[in-house]
Formats: sequence, C-alpha cells, structure tokens
Amino acid sequence: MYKSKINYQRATFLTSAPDIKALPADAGIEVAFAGRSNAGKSSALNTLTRQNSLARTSKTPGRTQLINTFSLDDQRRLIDLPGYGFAKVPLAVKEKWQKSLAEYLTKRTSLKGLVVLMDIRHPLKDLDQDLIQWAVDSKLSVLILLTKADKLASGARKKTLLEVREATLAFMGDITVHAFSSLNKHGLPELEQVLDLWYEAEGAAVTE
Ligand SMILES: Nc1nc2c(ncn2[C@@H]2O[C@H](COP(=O)(O)OP(=O)(O)OP(=O)(O)O)[C@@H](O)[C@H]2O)c(=O)[nH]1
Ligand SMILES: [Mg+2]
Repeated sequence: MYKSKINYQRATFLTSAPDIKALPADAGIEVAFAGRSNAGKSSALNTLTRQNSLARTSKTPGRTQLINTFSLDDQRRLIDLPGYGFAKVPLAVKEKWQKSLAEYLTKRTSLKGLVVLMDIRHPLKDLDQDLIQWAVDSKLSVLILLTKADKLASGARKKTLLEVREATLAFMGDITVHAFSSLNKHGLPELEQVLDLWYEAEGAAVTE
C-alpha cells in the first residue's frame, strides 16, 4: 500500500470565498477539485481527509456555490470549486459562480494541479473537455478521477478507465486517470500519491 507523505486528515476549513478577492494569500501550493455539479467533488475531499463533513455534500446538484478552501499546512491548501453544467439554477446565481470559477482558474498563481472529477458513467462531457484542455494549455497538471466507480462492475469499470485514458491522449498534456469511489475508497492511494507529488512531498512507491 502507498503511505502518503502528507497527513490529509489534518485538513481544516479556512474560508468560503464568493470571489477570488476573498481567498487566502496566493502563496504556497493549491490543488483544486473541479467538475460538473454532483460529480462527487465534496465527497472525494471528505474521503481524502477522512472527515465526513469537512466539505458539504448533497443529493441536490449545485450545493457548493462558493470557493471553499481547506488548509493542510501553512504552505498547502485544498480547494473545493463550485460545480458547472447544472441547468436548474437561477441564471443570475449561475453566472456569478461560473464567473468566480473562471476567475479562480485563470488568476490563481498558487494553483498547481487540477483534479477533474467525472461520474464514471458519464465521462468527458463538453464542459469537462473544455476544462481539461484549458488546464493543459495553462500548464497545469491534471488528475482525472472517474467517480462513483462503485456503480460499475469491475469489467465495465476497467473498460471505461482504458477508454478515458486513451481519449485523454488527445489533450497532449500531463494527465493521469484513475477510477475512484468515495463509497468504498477505491483509488484513494492513487489520489494521495498524485497529490503528494504535486505538493512536492513524494512518498513511498505503491507496492502491492
Ligand atoms: N455511489 C456513490 N455515490 C457518491 C460517490 N461520491 C458521491 N456520491 C453521491 O453523489 C452526490 C453528490 O456528491 P457531492 O460530493 O455533493 O458532489 P459535488 O461534486 O460536490 O456537487 P456540487 O457541490 O453540487 O457541485 C451525493 O448524493 C453523494 O452521496 C461515490 O463514490 N459513490
Ligand atoms: Mg460540492
């Protein structure tokens, strides 16, 4: 098993920011979780940090409307971004939070890597592809997590994983793809290993 170098359980809530002006100082290293509404971003953060209610989750898409920041230590932060692609939200609200999302992604210097979460049953929708291409063009490292992997049997899960890996070659970037489940913790060691690398705290190799 992979032993992570960073103690993700130590994460503490910092701020909920309506726009980037309200974020903590733009120093150190940030890793942000992005994806469609309901993809499982907040759940994945809670799984990573072994805290059930650090990030608020919901059956109702559009739960996370602010940029929520969590501290790992004085140099490292995790970010829970508002989801995109959810139609049933008042336009004014949607525009406001999509704007703060775009602002965060384009202006935040400490942003080192983007975790893009997609439901394994509906991967690579248009907005996901736009986000991944933008991240690659911006020289960000990308980790794709195919979430809710528990919803598929292992054969179908592996098939989708290979298909998505193949499809992401076209983006010509630094992209890693793993299946993930917050329900049964599938893919958690892989997530920790990639984050350790981005946070410049590489741990021991995965040995099985
Ligand atoms: N079966 C299963 N359900 C999951 C998993 N991860 C999340 N869910 C469910 O999916 C729903 C959405 O999860 P959230 O973590 O709130 O999703 P989000 O991406 O943060 O959503 P927004 O904040 O609205 O953008 C909740 O009902 C979760 O319980 C998983 O790994 N397996
Ligand atoms: Mg959320």
